[in-house]
Amino acid sequence: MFGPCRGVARELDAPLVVGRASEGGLQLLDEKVSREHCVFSPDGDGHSLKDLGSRNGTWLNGQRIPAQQAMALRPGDHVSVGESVLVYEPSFEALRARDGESTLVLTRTRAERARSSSAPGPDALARAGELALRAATTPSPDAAVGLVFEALESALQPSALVMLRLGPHGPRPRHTRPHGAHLTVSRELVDSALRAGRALVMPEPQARAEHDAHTTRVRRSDAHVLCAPLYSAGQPAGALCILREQAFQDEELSLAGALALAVGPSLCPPEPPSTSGHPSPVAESASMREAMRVAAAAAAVQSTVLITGESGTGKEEVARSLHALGPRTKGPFIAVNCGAIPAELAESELFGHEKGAFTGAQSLREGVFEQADGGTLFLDEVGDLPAPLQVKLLRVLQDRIVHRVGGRSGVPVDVRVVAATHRDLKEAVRTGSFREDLYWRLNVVRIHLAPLRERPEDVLPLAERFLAKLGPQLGRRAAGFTREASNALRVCPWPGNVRQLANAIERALVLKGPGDHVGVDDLPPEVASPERHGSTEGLSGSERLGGSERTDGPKHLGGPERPGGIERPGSQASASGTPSPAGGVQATLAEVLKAVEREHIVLALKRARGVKSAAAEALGISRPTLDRKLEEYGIDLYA
Ligand SMILES: Nc1ncnc2c1ncn2[C@@H]1O[C@H](COP(=O)(O)OP(=O)(O)OP(=O)(O)O)[C@@H](O)[C@H]1O
Repeated sequence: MFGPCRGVARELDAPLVVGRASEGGLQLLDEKVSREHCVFSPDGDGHSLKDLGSRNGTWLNGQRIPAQQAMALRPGDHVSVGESVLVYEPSFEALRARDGESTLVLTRTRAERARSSSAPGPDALARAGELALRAATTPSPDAAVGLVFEALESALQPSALVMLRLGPHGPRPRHTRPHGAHLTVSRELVDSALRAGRALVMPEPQARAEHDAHTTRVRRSDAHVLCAPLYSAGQPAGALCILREQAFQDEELSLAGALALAVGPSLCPPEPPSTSGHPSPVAESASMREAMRVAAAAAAVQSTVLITGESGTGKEEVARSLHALGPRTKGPFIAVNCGAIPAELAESELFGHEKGAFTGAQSLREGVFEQADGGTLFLDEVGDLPAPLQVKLLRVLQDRIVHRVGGRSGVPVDVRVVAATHRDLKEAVRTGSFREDLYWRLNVVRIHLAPLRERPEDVLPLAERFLAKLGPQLGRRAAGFTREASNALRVCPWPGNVRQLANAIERALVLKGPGDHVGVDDLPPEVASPERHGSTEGLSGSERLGGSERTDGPKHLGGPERPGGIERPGSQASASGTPSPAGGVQATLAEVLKAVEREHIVLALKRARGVKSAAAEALGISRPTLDRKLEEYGIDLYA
């Protein structure tokens, strides 16, 4: 349907009156529509349309139909009513394939859909009301969601529930029940419900993936989704989506709508604002939100924090945000990678040295503790610190006094220490490579970051964050991801965690074809088709399948087989994988080499902590060449 009610869905299992005052039918709030304008009715095997004496007429395929006369409808017919156009298409799938999701679905009710539920009994309603009241008054959003889900289960017997929260990049799932359930919910339905300010329903076929060693089979089932919008502080804030096999009754629609209205502010309290220029880390998953909750609490105090997690999970990102959220935000944030400093320089790097302390120490040098005075010191890979320095670090943490190499007296420092490691420090303590007393001194507040594969809810929001951040830096903007690309991002197990995802998006932007969106072919091969790179381990079925996959029968994950390597949209590769024309491949290869070179430069700069001459030396190129390359690749030294 096009017009003011785009995306609204109603089934034609009974006569459907369309009009300005037709609250029980399809209400079109449009001046050009009469109070009771026309009616769609089941008629034999199909449906008919009758104009009810409207002022501006009902138009079928461009012709005004006579009043009060039933006109048989055929698939594909267009009905114009005021500013709206309704497309009659009995096949839901055909409709989606043709018009996407911005269409009113007028389906003939199938036998199994006709089973509508019985209205909730008085006991169930009373229980739901009591739970909703508790949810509306509980201060904890997570507890409120639990109570709301219970209320909805008691009143509506759903097969799955999801709570969406509206973020800068649209609605995102926050909680699902059963945990990890994978639902297909039309974005258009959610947008329409938020626009209309009331609950709406839509038939929404669901897909479920079953995997064996080599193939993925997708099973489909018919279902209905009820979407009730959530508001907080008068603003759209999210939605509750309720999935059920049976159709919803009007009372159920009103009940869910009213409940959502009552609990919106408890479920969606305003997000804490970012207190500095550093944007808060993406945290859509429950585990990441918990990590950020602890970080925000720890930010207010001085206690040492230990952040653990695999490489690339965002330990430094969280440390920066901890610094930004606390009272030291105006002080420096100094990051040092203990594993990357040569052993002979480590002591001077951390604690500084006096002039003449050793050969080559021509002047006094402050160590990172002194540099971080009044701010935060991030000790990355603290598990790699050589044993003698562990003792010295322990002393500084205890006394807050730094002894420079060759110095006679100590220098007091006011530093909050955040340490991080990807190693199992407890195991290191057990094997004797890490001091137990230091372990306990660091492990005052502990934040563990789960690997990205265990928090799939974060993947797309992160990908969108990187797209928005890197696009302008690279001068290659993209409006978003195609559905296939989103699915590929969601199912990838990301062994290199968030860093690998950031690199994949950067590469995709560099290689992107002319379209508006990043496509699956723009992604690295190991992301676009992980099964061909042996990296689908560790994912649950629901995580592997994109929410909108609708294909029946056995199927290889990642779509049809395509030749390995990089293929851009528009570059023609034959079925045998022989690219044509060859020049296209060469051009692509050159781009890849450039992307790799860029990555090397960025890495060298990172290692040299932004010191250009050191980076140029490490890369074996001159300073002017490095400057030229920085400009050519649009690398921002301070980004
Ligand atoms: N939650 C997040 N939101 C936004 N960006 C993130 C998030 N997590 C990680 N990143 C980005 O991913 C990249 C890698 O993160 P980071 O350097 O913090 O990981 P790390 O765990 O400290 O890695 P390592 O152990 O290798 O030092 C960085 O560019 C960082 O900004």
